[in-house]
Amino acid sequence: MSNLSSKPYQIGYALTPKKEQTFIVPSLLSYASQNGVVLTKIDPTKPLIQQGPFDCILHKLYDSDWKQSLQDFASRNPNIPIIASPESIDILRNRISMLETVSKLKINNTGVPKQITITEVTGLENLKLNFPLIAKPLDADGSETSHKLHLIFDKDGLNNLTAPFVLQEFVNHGGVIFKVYVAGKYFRCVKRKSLPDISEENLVNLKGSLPFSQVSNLAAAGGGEGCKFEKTEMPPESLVKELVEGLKEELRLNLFNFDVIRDGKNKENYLVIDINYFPGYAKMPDFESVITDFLRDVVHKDINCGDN
Ligand SMILES: Nc1ncnc2c1ncn2[C@@H]1O[C@H](COP(=O)(O)OP(=O)(O)OP(=O)(O)O)[C@@H](O)[C@H]1O
Ligand SMILES: O=P(O)(O)O[C@H]1[C@H](OP(=O)(O)O)[C@@H](OP(=O)(O)O)[C@@H](O)[C@@H](O)[C@@H]1OP(=O)(O)O
Ligand SMILES: [Mg+2]
Ligand SMILES: [Mg+2]
Repeated sequence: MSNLSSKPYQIGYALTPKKEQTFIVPSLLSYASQNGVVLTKIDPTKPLIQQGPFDCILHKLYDSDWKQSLQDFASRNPNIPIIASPESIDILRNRISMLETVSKLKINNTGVPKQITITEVTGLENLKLNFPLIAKPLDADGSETSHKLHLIFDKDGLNNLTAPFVLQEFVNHGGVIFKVYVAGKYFRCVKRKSLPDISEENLVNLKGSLPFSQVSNLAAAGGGEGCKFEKTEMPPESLVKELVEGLKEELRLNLFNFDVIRDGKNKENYLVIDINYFPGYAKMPDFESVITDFLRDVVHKDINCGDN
């Protein structure tokens, strides 16, 4: 349904240059404007209350000046939805609080890998975790370093890591990861290439650590591996739906994705390993209509955006 007969909805967006480049693309701008939604850039260095008027704010910025500007705007405009509240986003900026939300849900056949926080690099002798491990920076703040992870094969591999970080057990999962994109009422699960399994025989030959980043942005490999990728079954729709509904409510977020792997040792079990606020939607099929419908739902108050 279009609102072309009435005034278009004005959506103000405040994003990093990288996010703007990948998300505010011509195909989105034209689809949205044809359907009564206009996306306008906010200047985050100027007070938000002096810009607009807006029917909705969409943002992925974290600095304190911006948060203050948002708060001033929200107190003067309590009925204008803000996607999303900084409090909700902050839960996903720490890799421990991020996955605690999944544990709280207590959904059958779902969980998270065993993990602990390391704040100091001394005294790492008696870890109650099994190798191989993955070290992930504690802050998932979108910086390049926040995506720099290490596979750790043995005790020596724990040297030279920068605290604070999270040590998480590496779980064999057949080299395929499922990414579930959520945008309000909509969700979609897609397959991506992941790290390959590490067998116990191979682990004996692997020493120290191995840095890596953004594996799942690689295309699926061709040949034998590609074939296995194609044949990998998707997780049960009912399980994905339960996770989506549970996480939306627990996080009070509408715009996020999460990564799920199928435990190679217990194939009934699916583990959530990562949740991202406002991820790379442009990689999703039909992203222009999904995002436009979502923004219209937000302005219509057909979906709830936290306190606003
Ligand atoms: N516990 C684990 N067991 C097995 N593989 C894992 C585990 N944790 C992460 N991985 C692999 O490492 C990749 C990156 O991990 P993760 O998703 O936590 O990092 P990220 O930098 O937050 O990624 P994103 O780009 O999705 O934000 C995953 O896509 C998966 O391939
Ligand atoms: O575009 P952005 O800068 O927001 O990058 C996001 C990236 O999207 P991109 O792949 O289009 O870059 C996302 O990839 P998918 O999960 O969707 O594959 C994911 O890695 C987010 O964690 C990133 O957000 P960040 O954690 O860095 O803030
Ligand atoms: Mg991830
Ligand atoms: Mg992430």
